[in-house]
Amino acid sequence: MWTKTGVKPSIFRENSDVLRETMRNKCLTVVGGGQMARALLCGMLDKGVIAASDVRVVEPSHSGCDWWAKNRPDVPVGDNLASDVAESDIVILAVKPYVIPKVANQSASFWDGKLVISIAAGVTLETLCSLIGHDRVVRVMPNTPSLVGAGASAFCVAADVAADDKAWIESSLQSIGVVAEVEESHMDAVTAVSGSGPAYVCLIVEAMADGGVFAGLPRDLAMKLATQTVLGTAKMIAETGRHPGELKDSVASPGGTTIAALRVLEQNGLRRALIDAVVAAANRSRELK
Ligand SMILES: NC(=O)C1=CN([C@@H]2O[C@H](COP(=O)(O)OP(=O)(O)OC[C@H]3O[C@@H](n4cnc5c(N)ncnc54)[C@H](OP(=O)(O)O)[C@@H]3O)[C@@H](O)[C@H]2O)C=CC1
Ligand SMILES: O=C(O)[C@@H]1CCC=N1
Repeated sequence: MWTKTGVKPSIFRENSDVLRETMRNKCLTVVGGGQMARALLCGMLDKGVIAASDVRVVEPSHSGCDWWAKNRPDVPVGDNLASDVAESDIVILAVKPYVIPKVANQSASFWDGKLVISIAAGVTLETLCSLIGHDRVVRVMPNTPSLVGAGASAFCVAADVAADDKAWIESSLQSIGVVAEVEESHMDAVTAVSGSGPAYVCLIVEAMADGGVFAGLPRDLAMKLATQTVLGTAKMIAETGRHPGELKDSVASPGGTTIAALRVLEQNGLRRALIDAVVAAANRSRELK
């Protein structure tokens, strides 16, 4: 049933107030109210691009429901998949990859007329379309910084996704960060770089702060400095468009502190470890099919 659409990768685009118009009058159900659903939905609600009254979350666990009741009591949360889906225009599947077949494999007309979006790592459009029973299906790989409007998402679409559907996806993801449309063959690599990436960066911030503590700083100050350094450096790379290697060189004075540190990082294989980590994540994403 599924056919490849042959899309060309798009360039990253900035948020746009105009595109938010496409969000209006759509009812959205999010199936699975865990970490990524929270980041996506809370980011979109905080940005005001969708109203809590137009959203439902399907979440079976008590702890999951408690989180929503405590943090976003305005969002209706329940466990009746069928009735929430029936009332929706768009459904986001935000469950673990191995739960996708259980949720998606429903009776014949269950998904009729619904735009179905999966954020599950590794689960292909072909699998999704065959479970859903139609080809109006999108695969998105978001990331957790969506929670604070600084996400990085990529998506690919199956054959029957209309221009309006794509506009909705793009505008909603743009409201919480940057977005690119990609060929499906790139989704494993996307998952490895930006989907899993926040974990690598958190590890780096934590380790930099640990180093600061070892060197005598109070923990809170070390964490604040490490966090702002990562944030500021990422902003500088994004806003100046200068190559990170050039910006790295601009910090390293001859015979200075930075080059002493860079030598240790190279000796310990940081660069290689990060490359290997991304490759391992991409391989794991391929295995999840
Ligand atoms: N976390 C991340 O950074 C990212 C995750 N993703 C993808 O997002 C998806 C969700 O990941 P994540 O949010 O981390 O996972 P979580 O475990 O935090 O969230 C999944 C939620 O779905 C619930 N759930 C389980 N079964 C059902 C069901 N039948 N119907 C409805 N809800 C159900 C789970 O409840 P319970 O706990 O009781 O099982 C849980 O609350 C995954 O497929 C992952 O690949 C994509 C990008 C980034
Ligand atoms: O670890 C995972 O499988 C998910 C996908 C990307 C980020 N978290």
